[in-house]
This record gives sequence, C-alpha cells and structure tokens, in this order.
Amino acid sequence: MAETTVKKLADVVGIPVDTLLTQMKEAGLPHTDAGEEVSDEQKQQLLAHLRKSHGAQSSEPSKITLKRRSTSTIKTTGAAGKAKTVNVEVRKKRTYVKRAAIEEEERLEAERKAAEEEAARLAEEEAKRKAEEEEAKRKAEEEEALRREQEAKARAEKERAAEEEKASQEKSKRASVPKTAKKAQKEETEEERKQREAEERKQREADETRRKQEAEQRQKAEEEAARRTAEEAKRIAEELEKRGGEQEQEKSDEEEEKGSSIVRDAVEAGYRTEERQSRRRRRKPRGGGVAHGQMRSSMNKQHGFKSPTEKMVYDVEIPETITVAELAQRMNIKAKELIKAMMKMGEMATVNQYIDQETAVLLTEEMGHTPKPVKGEEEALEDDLANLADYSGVDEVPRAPVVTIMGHVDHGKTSLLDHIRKAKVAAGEAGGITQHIGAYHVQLDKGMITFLDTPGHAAFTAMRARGAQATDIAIIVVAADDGVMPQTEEAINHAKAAGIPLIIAVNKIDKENADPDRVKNELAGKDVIPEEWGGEYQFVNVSAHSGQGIDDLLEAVLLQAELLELKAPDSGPASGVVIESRVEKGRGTVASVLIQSGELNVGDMLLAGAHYGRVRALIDENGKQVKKAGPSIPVEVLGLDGAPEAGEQIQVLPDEKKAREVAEFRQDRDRDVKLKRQQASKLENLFENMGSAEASQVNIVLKTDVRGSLEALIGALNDLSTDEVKVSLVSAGVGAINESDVNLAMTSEAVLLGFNVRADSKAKKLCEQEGIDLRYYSVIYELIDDVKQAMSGLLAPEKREEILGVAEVRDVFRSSKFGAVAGCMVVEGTLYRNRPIRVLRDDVVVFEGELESLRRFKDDVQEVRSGIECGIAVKSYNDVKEGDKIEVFEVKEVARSL
Ligand SMILES: Nc1nc2c(ncn2[C@@H]2O[C@H](COP(=O)(O)OP(=O)(O)OP(=O)(O)O)[C@@H](O)[C@H]2O)c(=O)[nH]1
Repeated sequence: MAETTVKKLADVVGIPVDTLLTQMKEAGLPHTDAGEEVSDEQKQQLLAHLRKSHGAQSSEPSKITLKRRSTSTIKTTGAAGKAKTVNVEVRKKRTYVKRAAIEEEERLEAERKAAEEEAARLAEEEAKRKAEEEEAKRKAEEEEALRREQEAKARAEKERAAEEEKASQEKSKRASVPKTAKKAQKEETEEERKQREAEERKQREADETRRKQEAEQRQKAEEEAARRTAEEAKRIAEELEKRGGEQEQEKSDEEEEKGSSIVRDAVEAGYRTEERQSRRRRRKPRGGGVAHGQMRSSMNKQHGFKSPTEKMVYDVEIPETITVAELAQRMNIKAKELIKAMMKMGEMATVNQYIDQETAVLLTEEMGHTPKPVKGEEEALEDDLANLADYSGVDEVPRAPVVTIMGHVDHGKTSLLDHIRKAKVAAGEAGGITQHIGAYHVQLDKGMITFLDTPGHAAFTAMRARGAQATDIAIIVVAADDGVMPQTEEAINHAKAAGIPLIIAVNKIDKENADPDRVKNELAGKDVIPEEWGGEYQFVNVSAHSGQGIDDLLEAVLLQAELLELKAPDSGPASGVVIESRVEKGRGTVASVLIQSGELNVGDMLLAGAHYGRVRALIDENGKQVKKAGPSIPVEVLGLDGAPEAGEQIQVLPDEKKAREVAEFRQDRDRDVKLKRQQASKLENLFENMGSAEASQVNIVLKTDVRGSLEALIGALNDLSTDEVKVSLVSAGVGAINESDVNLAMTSEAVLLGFNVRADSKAKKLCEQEGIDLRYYSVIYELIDDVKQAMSGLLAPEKREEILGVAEVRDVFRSSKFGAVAGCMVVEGTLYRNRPIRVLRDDVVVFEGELESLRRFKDDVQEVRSGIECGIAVKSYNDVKEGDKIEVFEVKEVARSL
C-alpha cells in the first residue's frame, strides 16, 4: 500500500482530520498536521490501537454460516411430450451471528459509551475547577492590588503629612488630584473584571457549540462511512452472486469465501467507523449488506440434475431425418453437447437443424449409444401402394409411345411440336381449340403417338429427378443449317443416360444453307451413328415449316415403338405421372397427368404425390371433358387438394382414408427433405443450372404465394423478352423467400421479387447484409410493369411499399364487439392505427386491409412501438391465428432503379 497523508486517511475513513489526529496521538503516533504522511506500519499501529480501545475481536469469526439442503421432486413434460420426474435440490445458506459476540459487543459498546460520558463529565469538572481556580486567582490578585493600593495610600498619606509639616505655611491645591486618580483606577479594575467574565462565558459557550458541531460531524461521517461500506459489500455480494450462478456449487462457495474476505478487507479498511457499521449490520442481519448478499447468492444457485453414477446406454431410434435437438433428447443429453460432438466431427450445426439418418447414426455411436435407424416407413408405404395397384387378371395391351422432343436453342423444337399438333390434332377436331396441357397425342393410321410438349431437356431432367420415366422415345432436333451444338450433345447424353432410344430429326431442311450430311458427320463423331452407316440411330430430314419429312419422322417413331414392345394394362386402377400442375381461379388445382397403366375415371380417388382428391372432371388436350383416360393418354384432372410437382406419381386408391394417410406422410417427408435441401443447397449447383447469359438480360428470382400466380407471372415475364433484352427467371417458386433465394439472387445478380410473400427473417437479414434488391408486390401488373420499365430503361419514380412495423400474434381472443382480437407483440418498427395492413401466415399474405382497433390495455392508441404488447382487431377479418404476423405498411414514391 502506498503511503498516504493524515488528511487523505481521514477522508477515506470519513472522519474529521482533528478527530483522526487525536486518535493517532492516543495511539502513540507523532502526527500533528493534516499534511503529514502516514506509513503502513503507522496505519497498522493505529488500527491495533483502535481495536484495542474499542474491543475489536480477534480474527476468530463471530458469525456462523449454515447451509441447508432440501430435495424435492417435480413432474414436468419433456420436449417429446413425455412426462418425467425431475429432482430439485434447493441449497440455502444463512449466516447467523453468535449471540455471545453480540452481547460482548454490546457490553463493549456500553463500556465505551460510559467511558465517553465519564470523560465528558471529568472534562466538565476540570473546566469548572479551572474556572474556579481562575476566579480565586483573580480575586487574590484583586485583593493584592487593593492591599498595595492601601499601602501606597498610607505611604502617600504619611509623606503628605510630613510635607504638610515641613511646609505648613504653603497652601496646596493638589490634594484632590491623587484622590480622583485613585478613584478612577478603582472603577477601571471593576469594569475590566466584568468584561473578562463576559468574555470567558462567551468562550465557554463557543467551546460548547464547537463540541456539539464536532459530535454532529462525527456522527454524519460515521453514517456516510456506514452507507459506503454497505454499498460496497452489496456490490461485492452481487458480483459473487453473478459469478456464483454460473459455476459449480463448491467453486462458488470458494468464491463466496473469497468474497467474504474481500468484504472483511473493505470493512477493515474502513477502520473504526466501518467496524461499527459492520457490528451494526451483524446485529441487524436483514438490513442488507454482506449477510443479505451472501444469502441471495447462495439461494440463486442453479439446481443441477444429479448425473447417474453409471452412464446409461440408450437405444436411439433414428428416423430418416431428425433435428439436432430431437436427437439430443433421445440420447438424454443437452443439445449443446451434441453440437460440440458434431463440431469435433467437422460438422457445424444449429439446434433446430435437420440431419440425415447416416449422420445421426454416426453421432449416436460417437456418444456411446446404440443407434436404431427406423427403416422403411416410406418403403413399407410404397410397397403397400404397389400392392394396391393390382393388375392381376388384366391383360396388357400395346400402348402408344410417349415422345419428348429435345435439342439446342432455336433448332425448332416448338415449331416441330406445333406443326405435328396442327397437322394431326387440331385438323381432326371440328372447331376444336387445342390447349396446352403439357402433352398431346396424335392418331395415325399405323398407331398413336403421345408427345410431351414441354420441349427442352430441363423439363425432362426435372421429371427424371423425381424418378419419373415418362418418356419412351426422345427426338433430338438438330438444325441442318447450324449443326451439332452444346445443348444437342447434352440432350443426347440425357436420353442415353435414361436408356431411352433416340431419333435424330434434322430440321430446317428447307433452308438453303441446310447441310444434313454435316449433321450426320458431326453426330457420328459423337457415337451417334446413322442406320445407313451401320449404326442404330434413325436420322430423318424434316422441315417444321414446310412439313417435309414429318410423316417419315412419325413413322420412325412408331417403328421404334414397335421394337420397344410397349404394353400396359388398359383397365384397373390407373397409375401414371404428373406432367405439370397449377392452381386456376374458379377451377382449383389443375393437374396434367399422363396415364401409364390402368384407366382413370371421373370419381376415382386419386393420390398425386403429396396431394389427393376425388377426380371431379377429366379434360383432354382439345378442351373436351372425357369420362376416362387409358394408358399413354394425357389428361387434365380437376379435384386434387393441391398442386403436385411435375414428375410425381399418381395412383388411384380404393378409399380416401388411405389416400389421406399417404399424402400426409409424403407432405411431412417433403418438408423434411426440403429443409435438408435448403441447408445443402450449394451455390455452384444453382449457378450451373442457370446456363449462359451472354445476351443482355434481366435476371429475376421470383417467389409467389400460390402456383397460379407463379404460372401467370412466369408466362408474363417470359413474354417480355425481346431481341435486345432477355428476361431470365433464374429461379421461380412458391413460398416465402428464403436464404437460398437470396444467395441465388446474389450470385446471379438477380433482382428478388416477392409476390404476396415475404422474406423470412434469415433471408431478410442476408438481403440487408449484402444489399440485395428485395421487392414485394401484390398486384401482378405492377410487378410486370416494373420489370418492363427496367428493361426499357424507363425508370420513372415509382410507388414502393415500405413496411413500417410488424407484430406477431401471440394469442387470439374472441370479443363480441370486434370479433377476433389478436394479442400481439410488436417485433419490428412501429404499428400505426391508420395505415394499411396485411396478415401473413408463414410469411405468405393471407389478408390485406386495415385495422379495426389498436389498443394498449383498454386504451385506443394511434401507434405502438417495437417490444410492446398490444391488442389488434383487423377489420372484416376474423380468421387471424396464433403465429400470424400483422404488418403495417405505407406506399412511398421513390426514384426507381432495378
Ligand atoms: N426455315 C425454317 N425455320 C424454322 C424451322 N423450324 C423452326 N424454324 C425457325 O427457327 C426459329 C426457332 O424455332 P423454335 O421452334 O422456336 O425453336 P426452339 O428450339 O423451340 O427454340 P427455343 O424454344 O428457344 O429453345 C423460329 O424462328 C422458327 O420459325 C424450319 O423447319 N425451317
């Protein structure tokens, strides 16, 4: 400790310098001035003196601390919903002060007081005695003075008589003078005495006042020091409590012990006054300070589960996907531990992340438990379905080949499909309006052919990705004037990979610069050898414009089909594949399906991927309602409860119960798989699928609320493409905008457009971080118009929505006045009573309108800020649910840039 001065020490201790100096003097220290330095030894000497004089106890503790431990059990519900019993151990710690110590202290205090009183009494007596002595002295002096005066007087009298005798004849006038002088002298002495007495009285009074003031000051200083000590002790106790809550009991006890010593140090450092305070505190254990702090800190200890002495080994059931939290729970460990274990294995994961079965099995083994992978609920279900599609007893009959046309951009796929359709379909239908249902079939003299009319291998591969083998034969279109191009090769590779026979249609044969031999040569170089050259591939020269060679092409297809000996049962429950689907206003879900075996009838219970429904109507490619559809026939189905994905299997089931069961199972599975895929989505893969973007183009990532709006927007956006600027939909889908959408937009420099959907919180954050342009729309026209404007460079100021605040619905009450009232928490921005609002469910807009009321407690309010609860009633909307979000927005005019 550094040396200090008397003044500083007095400040620290909180007593007047004079008092401290007196104490120091009593302790035998030489200090007399506030500026003098006090060494550590001197401090110790002072402390020892003070302890001695005030009866401070030795280091023996005068208090005892008792710890009480009680154990009880509570029943709770685990994350899996199972009831479980939890042992709760409560540890309490109380500090009691020894009675004897208190009594001793009280005795000492009383003694001290008595000593002080005695001292005061003695001091008073002394003062009195001194005053009396002084008075006596003064009186003696007065008497002496009087005696001397009288002597002088007598002497003077004598002298005067002698003089008078000597000069009896002389008359003297001076006789009166000494008399007057003497009289004046006597009067003066009397006055002086009175004055002195008054002064002395005054002095005594002043002394008394000063003593009182000093006592008051001392009292104040003591109180101040006591308060400071209490604060300090409280702070230390709180600190200990904080630390203690996070640490083991034993460790925490140690800390407390340490803390107590810190408190002791602090108390000691406060010397006498703080010792007094400490005593006072001990006498009043409930009065805050150390005892209180300690009690709180030990009471706040977290109870811990007693870990079993022997490690339990569990059989852990592992489904195909499982969250980290769920897996941890099944192993009876904390998710944190599991995440740690995963990190050691080089996997980063969050609590709610889904992991696949394989990883989960590894982890379970790693944690020392026995993994029990749950196998084949899905397999069992699919087996079940296969058994239901029972065609035993039904003869297989030849069926029409299903053909896909693939090839490089602009080589004439669409023209070819159109030509065949016009020539072979529409012509046969009186006034028939052909419509696009994703496929059509042509009836020829020699047989029937079904064409899938979504050209390009993207659709083909998308279907294959779902395990659907809808195509029997692939026609590869190669423009005779252009030759083999990258996508020609790709298409050939895809067809070969799928094991599908292919026929080469050398198109644009009508063109002057057509060179079909060049095509043959180039393809032969790629192992596609023409028949006439001894290979196995049929080459047919055609012109989609003039129709030349088209019949030959169709014949080649039929010939190929014959070789394939395509057959299928034409009755029994239908099964097949979804070609495409959408949701149409007024019609509901419209799914184009291709029947592969059996017969689909109106009224059948149809399972389509993760959706199901009773077939309400069947419509063929000419827009005509039909009652049934057999193998290789494409048909539109109305009546499903949702839009299945292209490539999903369809199957007729005997009853709705089974259909529902399977559909629900698949929905759950799809959700899991989707989650997994989102996490695993690799930017490079997404990027690969985008293709080359050499032309000037506007890249768009689009998300919509329903498939219907998605289709409409895709169509409209694609139509915007011009020779100069292409609209490229990098990705388009249904549902909230998620992180992978943002990532995709980022890497492809695309704008992110949400139609009646919102970005989820992670996506929103990423957009903010990366500065991605994220736009929300609720009117198709506005979205299209914005893109159009951007393409033509006419970026006029636009109206843009700004979301002002978002509230989460925590609870819903029914009110007779307002209907449904949502108890909400404002989680973002501010809610305003009079601005337009939307209700979002899973980040998809389900209602748009305005508020009926906005309340805080019982009061109507105009706005509610983030972090505050409020009650909301939405005008004309009573369907608000817990978990919904209510967003308040406003439309602003801003400078446009896309
Ligand atoms: N002269 C001539 N032009 C053709 C023929 N077939 C197609 N075209 C033209 O070639 C261009 C591309 O034809 P599409 O049918 O759109 O080609 P596509 O392969 O479907 O093109 P994408 O859909 O962009 O992949 C169009 O301008 C057609 O008019 C043909 O047999 N002769």
